[in-house]
Amino acid sequence: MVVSSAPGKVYLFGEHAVVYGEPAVPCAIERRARVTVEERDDGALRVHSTDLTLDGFTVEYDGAADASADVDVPEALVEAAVGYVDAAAEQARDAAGRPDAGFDITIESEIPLGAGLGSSAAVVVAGIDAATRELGVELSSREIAERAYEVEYEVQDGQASRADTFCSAVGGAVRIEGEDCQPIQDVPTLPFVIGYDGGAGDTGELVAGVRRLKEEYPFAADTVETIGDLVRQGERALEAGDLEELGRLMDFNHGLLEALGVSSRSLDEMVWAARESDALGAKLTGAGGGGCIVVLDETEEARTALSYTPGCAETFRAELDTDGVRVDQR
Ligand SMILES: Nc1ncnc2c1ncn2[C@@H]1O[C@H](COP(=O)(O)OP(=O)(O)OP(=O)(O)O)[C@@H](O)[C@H]1O
Ligand SMILES: C[C@@](O)(CCO)CC(=O)[O-]
Ligand SMILES: [Mg+2]
Repeated sequence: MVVSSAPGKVYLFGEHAVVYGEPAVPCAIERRARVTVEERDDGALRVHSTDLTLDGFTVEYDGAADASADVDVPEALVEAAVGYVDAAAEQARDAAGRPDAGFDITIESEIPLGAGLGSSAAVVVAGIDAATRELGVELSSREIAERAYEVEYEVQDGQASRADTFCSAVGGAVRIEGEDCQPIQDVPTLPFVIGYDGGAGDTGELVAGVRRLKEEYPFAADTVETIGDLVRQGERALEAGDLEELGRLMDFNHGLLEALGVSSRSLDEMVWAARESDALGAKLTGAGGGGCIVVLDETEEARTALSYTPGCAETFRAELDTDGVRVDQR
């Protein structure tokens, strides 16, 4: 039996545009998905997943063909979960040259689902690590990142960047531009606050929406390029440790994402509550549509303001996690 864990992430800058080759800077946060894998002799796949929603319940299924939950869970959710875990198991079988290997997989995640904190990437990265180790193969974090990207690419219908999976695999703050994935050294302390509306967005659908907009309107394509320019400026601010400039650029980035149609009323309400509390900056994180915003604030004021915002279900601080994927137990 092997237990591996991998962190979720927030985007300082650059989600969506990164899918089209612009740079992005995601940062791993200390909220992890923990995946326990034990090989089975009969070749079957059984997945036991706790906290598929905030309330926490359990879904079990044997392989993709007859996926069914032991409680009343929306079928689409079970199918999506099967998709990610199935593909991760397949990557592990391929890496170990064991096409018939079966697994018992248990997922425990502290990362809300579909909320922009990279739950899918963390589950897939930790799952591939634990399953390959269980089969006696040790992959580098870069190899795990690449295989996890293949999974996201497949499940998101051929529209994914390497950002979430690389960030989750290596930890810390990273820079992604196309196939080029690099850790960023000497990152200043980033006082992240998360606002969570309790909802979720469908990453695949939101990415497809931006693609359509970009194809229809040249100025939407320009907006994507502008996000790239903003990220490059943001990298200079990060290097200089200029938190005020980082905050201003986060505000700007949110405006551009809003223009691309991936924000929502509750995300905007939380962003405005944070801005009015004099936070350094605030933006949605991840695919959008609902879920989380990330705020830069050294004081407690943004958290207080968010806790009084009707659209906000939960708010918490998020520390940068310098650890990527790791073995927790074997
Ligand atoms: N604890 C879990 N157990 C099983 N599957 C999970 C779990 N957490 C996430 N997943 C899978 O990941 C999917 C959510 O991924 P999605 O990419 O839509 O959102 P996200 O990764 O949380 O946010 P984003 O990609 O915007 O950062 C779920 O539908 C499910 O298939
Ligand atoms: C929206 C997106 O840029 C980030 C989702 O967390 C999609 C991706 O990079 O694959
Ligand atoms: Mg995801």
